[in-house]
Amino acid sequence: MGTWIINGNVPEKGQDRLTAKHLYIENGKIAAIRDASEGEPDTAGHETIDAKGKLVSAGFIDMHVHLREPGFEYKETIATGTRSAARGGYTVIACMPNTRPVIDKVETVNYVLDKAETEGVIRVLPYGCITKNQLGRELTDFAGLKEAGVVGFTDDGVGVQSAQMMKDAMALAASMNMPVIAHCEDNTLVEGGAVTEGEFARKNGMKGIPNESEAIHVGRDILLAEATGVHYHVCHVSAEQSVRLIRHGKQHGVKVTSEVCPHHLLLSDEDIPGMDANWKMNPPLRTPADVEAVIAGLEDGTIDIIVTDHAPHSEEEKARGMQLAPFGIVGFETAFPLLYTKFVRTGRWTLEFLLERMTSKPAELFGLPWGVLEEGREADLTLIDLETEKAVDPAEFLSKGRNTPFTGWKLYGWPTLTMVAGKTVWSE
Ligand SMILES: NC(=O)N[C@@H](CC(=O)O)C(=O)O
Ligand SMILES: [Zn+2]
Ligand SMILES: [Zn+2]
Repeated sequence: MGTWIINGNVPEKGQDRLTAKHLYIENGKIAAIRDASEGEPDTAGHETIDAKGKLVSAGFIDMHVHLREPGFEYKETIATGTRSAARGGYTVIACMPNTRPVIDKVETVNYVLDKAETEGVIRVLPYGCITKNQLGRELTDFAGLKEAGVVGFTDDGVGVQSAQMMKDAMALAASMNMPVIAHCEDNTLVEGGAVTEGEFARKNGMKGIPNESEAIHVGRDILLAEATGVHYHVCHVSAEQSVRLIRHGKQHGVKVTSEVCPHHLLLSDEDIPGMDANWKMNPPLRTPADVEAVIAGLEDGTIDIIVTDHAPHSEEEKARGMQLAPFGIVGFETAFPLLYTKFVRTGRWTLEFLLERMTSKPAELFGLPWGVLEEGREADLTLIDLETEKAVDPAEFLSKGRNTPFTGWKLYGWPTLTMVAGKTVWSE
């Protein structure tokens, strides 16, 4: 017995249109894709899912997320985080190692992989730390961590302050064909800032976080990536200068790739309504000119993929106010509806452009076997209602985190069912 997903709308490669198709799924794989114009399939004896009027896409892949386990289970767990991701249409997520303990040892990688297997509902790929305890002093056991199954090395949450440490990390990672993923932030330029240097900080008499704190690391690391030959991936690009430096690096043949988050594509510091920490994340919301620059960077290929940087925090933590609350906002359950509504429905991007940056491009960048809807592939997919408008309501989130600046936004493009390896892991 298999599963038929009938009459769903499937994107046609290279064409900005959807075609009604039937998908047959067997043994966790897409066994057949047929044009609906050829008629109804014989579904007798099979499970049938009616996808009429829904988009059928490869499951989304998010290469930058925080699941908080081990150590911060009050913010999120692998159980709740993967369910939240599934509700957002994600089937593969790569989790950051800034847990407690941090993921800098084989046993912690094993812990996360075991939990994901037993309590998670989608695929979880852990990253390992670059430095022990993320302190920037000593490299972790890259070979051991790779063997245990990490997909790359990163100290996300903090920047690697020492150029020599970063160069050593890159040389070692390059020798084992592994990527280095960088949270770019020079601590000497940040010092106590909660928001960007810009209108909001000026108006409120606050110290701002300058763009250079990010871009200085981007520039430094591109030179180090050139010297070492590593695949260097820049996290959550937010500043115009960073986009410029990555573009330059790519033009010069450096193996640099990068990602951007929905909030940096959609919000600037001038949208912050007041001292509400649901608008506080790292990097901070930048100026309108930076927003235009990251959009242009994504559009010209300087920025390769879209990630959420899903960063749940508790209500109590976010209630501490703009200055004291931790950085970060949740992202899984709003990412696609936000981008679909604000960039595709408005006619600025094609649906294919958006889907590629959330599916096949991340897969390609990190050498993953998912992210494409075709016969023979594992049946990781999501069904999406493109036509029903609904407001963002954090009370509905499956994440423990409710920390979003998008409450009340009226959006289209809500996932209705998510499947991993042929098994429905979430449905409306
Ligand atoms: N992005 C954030 O604002 N916060 C992240 C850390 C990070 O991604 O740097 C977190 O772990 O909360
Ligand atoms: Zn980060
Ligand atoms: Zn992060």
